[in-house]
Amino acid sequence: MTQPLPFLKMHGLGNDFVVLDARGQALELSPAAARRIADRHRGVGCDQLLILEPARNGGDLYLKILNADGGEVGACGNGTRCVARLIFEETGQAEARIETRAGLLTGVSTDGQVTVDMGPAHLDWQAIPLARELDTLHLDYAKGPLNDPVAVNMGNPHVLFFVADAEAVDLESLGPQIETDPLFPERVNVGLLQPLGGDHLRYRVWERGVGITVACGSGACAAGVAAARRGLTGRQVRVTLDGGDLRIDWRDDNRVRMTGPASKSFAGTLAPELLG
Ligand SMILES: N[C@@H](CCC[C@H](N)C(=O)O)C(=O)O
Repeated sequence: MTQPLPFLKMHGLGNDFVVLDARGQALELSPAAARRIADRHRGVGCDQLLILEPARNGGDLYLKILNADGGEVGACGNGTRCVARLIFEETGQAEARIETRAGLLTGVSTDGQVTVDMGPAHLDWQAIPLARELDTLHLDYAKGPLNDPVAVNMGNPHVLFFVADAEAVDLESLGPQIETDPLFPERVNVGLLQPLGGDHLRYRVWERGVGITVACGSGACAAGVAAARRGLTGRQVRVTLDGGDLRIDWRDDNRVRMTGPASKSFAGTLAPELLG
């Protein structure tokens, strides 16, 4: 019979996570079990599950990321900051080295917040990926009132639409239609970007495999890259999400750094019936 399993609840600007430690004992979580845990009425409730596994290539650990729908994904910026904080606290190290499907990511503590190097921005159509060759800086794509987006892969796929008023767009309805459009064979995270003047952006997101969330770290990185590529901002921007602000720095070496909070909520134990 499955044993009760300890978990930690964390969040980055309200993008919330159930963190499970599988470093001591292997954990095979089915997509159905992940969905039960993520359920906000019958489980713990979260946007993503973060599973800490033993390192495979000399890092501190391997981070496996599951969306609330149970699907495994390559990147989670807010979650990576949270895991970096755990590594700082566990080891006393000044730098965390986190292995992910998208490569090795490093984190450092910055004035009570966490800065993570999210790796390179991928801009080729094959890397997004798109179903056919298109210019990712001006994607020939429209849905309802939204058109001419930028596509960026930050270890996961993002499409970003520039709008005059992000609050006025019906993201609840358009998000799932765009997420599942055949142009995006691995589905896509959908962002609305409103330039607020200077190097400040408003960003709302429909996350693949979740829905509207109050913050998406990889999406904020993609937003900074998209706005700079369009010449609307510099390469260092402040991104205002529903849950608060992130600082994004798209460096000259093409790597993207993100700075923001990483917070603990509570610890608990998962009932065996959730695990199945
Ligand atoms: N909230 C995350 C992104 C999580 C993955 C995303 N939903 C996807 O499917 O790619 C973040 O902070 O980056």
